[in-house]
Amino acid sequence: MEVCAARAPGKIILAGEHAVVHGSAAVAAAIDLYTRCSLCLMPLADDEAAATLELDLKDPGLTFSWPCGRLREVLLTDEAAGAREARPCSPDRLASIARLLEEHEIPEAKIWLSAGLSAFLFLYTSILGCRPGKVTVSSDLPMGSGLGSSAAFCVSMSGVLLTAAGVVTAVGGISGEGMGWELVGKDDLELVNRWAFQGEKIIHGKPSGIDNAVSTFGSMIKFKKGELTNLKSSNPVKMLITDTRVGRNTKALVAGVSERASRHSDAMASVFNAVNSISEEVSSIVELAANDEIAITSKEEKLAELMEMNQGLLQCMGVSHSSIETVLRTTLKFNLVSKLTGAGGGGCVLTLIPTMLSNLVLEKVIAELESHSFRCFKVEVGGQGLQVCQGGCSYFNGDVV
Ligand SMILES: Nc1ncnc2c1ncn2[C@@H]1O[C@H](COP(=O)(O)OP(=O)(O)OP(=O)(O)O)[C@@H](O)[C@H]1O
Ligand SMILES: C[C@@](O)(CCO)CC(=O)[O-]
Ligand SMILES: [Mg+2]
Repeated sequence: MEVCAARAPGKIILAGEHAVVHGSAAVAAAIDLYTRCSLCLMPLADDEAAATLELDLKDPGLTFSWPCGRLREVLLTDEAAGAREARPCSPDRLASIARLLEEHEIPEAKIWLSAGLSAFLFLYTSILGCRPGKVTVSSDLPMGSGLGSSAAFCVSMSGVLLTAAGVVTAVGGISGEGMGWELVGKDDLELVNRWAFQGEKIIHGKPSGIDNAVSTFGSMIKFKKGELTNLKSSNPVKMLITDTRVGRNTKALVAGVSERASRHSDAMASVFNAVNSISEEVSSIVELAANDEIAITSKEEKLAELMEMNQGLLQCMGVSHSSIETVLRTTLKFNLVSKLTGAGGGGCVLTLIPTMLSNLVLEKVIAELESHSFRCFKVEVGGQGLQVCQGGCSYFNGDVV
């Protein structure tokens, strides 16, 4: 039994969501909340008929299993066609995957999972063929809330599958972590990122690629038209994240903005253009601050103003929500600025926490937000991207320890 594992972080978007799908710049950073995937590759059984592919999703608390023979029959494939090149999922293959999913009873209340399941079946069978195995997924991220859970799912899944295929290798440990997690070299990260993007396409429809890029490479990045610039940030900004717990779906929100853009093309082009300028300014402030060319309070004031402007433009795009407005009003009472992060429509909101804000005030803000039944997270911004654990990692009850 071969065991390996991977973990990939969620993200926040400081500026530019939605507009980035239409070619504007955006700024995003990894956060220290992870999705972990572990994989046990089973030996090819003597009893062919008993071989299965199992998926254990810890967060929704559901397990799925497919006989390998059935996968071969429906997908008309056995061998993986080569993991070194990421390929898109063809409409025919997506239709075959949908047939495999119809054979499972997914509870109506959890039907949103089917997009993630399709991405899983596509990535697994494309990278490893129809080999028997057991994949376990667990996550710190709220699903469907704007913190990039779909990207962390696709990146950690691609990472573990490519490691098992022997295509991606670990390059060394992470100091102080002691958990067996290791970093991955640049070329391998590029390959993981390309596969994860194909998975995101199944979940999102038309992703810009920013979420999988920041989850793969970590750190803080500027992203524009598929081009990624690493932002050096010596003094990472402090953000409070509030999950409104209002469920939404990125694919539908992205499609809604595109429809508005086709109805009002000139007006929306101006909105996207304004967002582009905001993101460019945010990225240069982050870099100036890293070079100590700007005082921290002045940096925070500028960022707060830009976040406020970006939120106004996201309202113009039609992706705010009454729960988001409640967070904005609540934090404004404490003179704090907030904006939605990710696709909006509910989900998570970012609040900039100035360095000078006392812990006492911060705790009051959190208490007031939580009195609305929202859930707050204090996160570290700008950390590592994908990490893998290859042999030597112990596997216990589905968790890598
Ligand atoms: N841990 C997980 N287990 C199973 N499926 C998951 C997991 N994480 C994400 N998914 C899949 O991703 C979908 C959520 O993706 P979606 O893009 O709508 O939200 P998000 O990625 O959390 O937010 P955003 O795209 O705005 O950052 C879920 O409905 C599910 O299909
Ligand atoms: C809404 C969006 O801009 C960010 C979602 O985190 C979609 C995308 O860029 O793929
Ligand atoms: Mg997503």
